[in-house]
Amino acid sequence: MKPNIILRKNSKTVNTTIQLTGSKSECNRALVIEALSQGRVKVTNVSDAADAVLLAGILRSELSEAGVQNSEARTQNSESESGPLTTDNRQLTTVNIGPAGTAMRFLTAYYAISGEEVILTGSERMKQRPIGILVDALRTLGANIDYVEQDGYPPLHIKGGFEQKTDLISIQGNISSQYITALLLIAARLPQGLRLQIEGELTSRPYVEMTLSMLQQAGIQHQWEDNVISIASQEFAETSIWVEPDWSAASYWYAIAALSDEAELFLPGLTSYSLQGDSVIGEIMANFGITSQFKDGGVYLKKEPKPIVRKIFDMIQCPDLAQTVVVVCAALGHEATFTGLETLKIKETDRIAALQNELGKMGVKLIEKGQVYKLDCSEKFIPQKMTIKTYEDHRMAMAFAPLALIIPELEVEEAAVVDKSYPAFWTDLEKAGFEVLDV
Ligand SMILES: O=C(O)C1=C[C@@H](OP(=O)(O)O)[C@@H](O)[C@H](O)C1
Ligand SMILES: C=C(OP(=O)(O)O)C(=O)O
Repeated sequence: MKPNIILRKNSKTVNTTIQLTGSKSECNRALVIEALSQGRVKVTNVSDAADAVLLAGILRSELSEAGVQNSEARTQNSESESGPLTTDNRQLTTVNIGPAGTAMRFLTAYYAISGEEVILTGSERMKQRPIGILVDALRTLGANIDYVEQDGYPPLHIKGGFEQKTDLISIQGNISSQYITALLLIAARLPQGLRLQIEGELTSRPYVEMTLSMLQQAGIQHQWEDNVISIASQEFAETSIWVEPDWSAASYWYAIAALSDEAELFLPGLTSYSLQGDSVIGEIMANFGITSQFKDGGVYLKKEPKPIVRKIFDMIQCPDLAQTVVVVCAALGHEATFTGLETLKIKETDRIAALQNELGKMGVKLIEKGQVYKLDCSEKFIPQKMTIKTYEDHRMAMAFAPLALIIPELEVEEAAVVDKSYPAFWTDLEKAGFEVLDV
């Protein structure tokens, strides 16, 4: 991991154009669709997000024999390596997806039907991120999957030999929408298609809608009636999918605008009719005086003086924006209430605990009251210097970075975490007039 960095920003004015990389979420889907369509669907504007680059390496090597040898994430277990082997000592391919949760879930479904036998593993944190709901669903469909270490968690031993046993499965909707997307992505390739019945509340719903829209772009039709999504067995169309710039990454620029005195930013390529639910950041940040004007093929952000009135923010549809919005509220001393934060505990880190620890360094508390979280800024202070721990979570680094506009010296630990979704983040900050110093 790269060293820490120190951020400083002398003036509270920001005026620049930032070209954001492609959406990690859209790109991950597009790559799986490309692989499942055996190249009939092509992906353009592949994201620079490390998670997407890793997934592209794995899946595109599936498409090209020569590429298999080149992919860093795919390794053959040799006798000298300590990875798990089959009982009859056959060599197994190990696919290591590092910290990429979405990719882990999508590849589980992909390999479950691919006929290949693989060990699918990830970072130490990945081994604590639950996957049992998806594995149960895939087993019900007819997949052969074993747990290598702990039941319900990666690594997985996916054994091939898929034979579809049913087309109807039920799945719990409130833990992660990624399980649902993973199943929808493979549905058209199942001999009997899929009827997926979502039980209970559906978290992160816009991500499921994004999946269905992208499948539709790739020629795959679906029906969504009540809580059942149906996709018949069908062929992908010959087409291409363009990955939009990343709205979750844009959220950090909205936060920067919100904490500035004067801000005029242009983010090319972003549209108001995006497939990404995180485009709701424009609406959220309007509460903090940030206007979004869509023209010239992008969005212009502008800061206008405005009293903040909204007190409750529900993040259930856009969990990746939670840290951005919580930190902005804390910085502005706006004692908002947050709902829909339940899933944050199983992401790259326990994001609730991470927020509580780091906000505590400026006297702000995020108090849990059942399903509701309340910011208490009564003891808030602005330190001369603050050091942010990032907990191997890109969004901790990026959500706290805007605080450099109000804290004279902000140190961010393990700054390279941002690579996961937005590798150019620090150089983009420099472009916007932040001093970014390696420590
Ligand atoms: O499908 C996706 O691309 C994602 C879904 C969300 O996860 P959950 O559905 O687990 O909330 C989100 O947090 C993640 O960053 C990306
Ligand atoms: C939760 C995230 O990613 P993933 O689940 O893909 O690791 C994220 O990018 O905030």
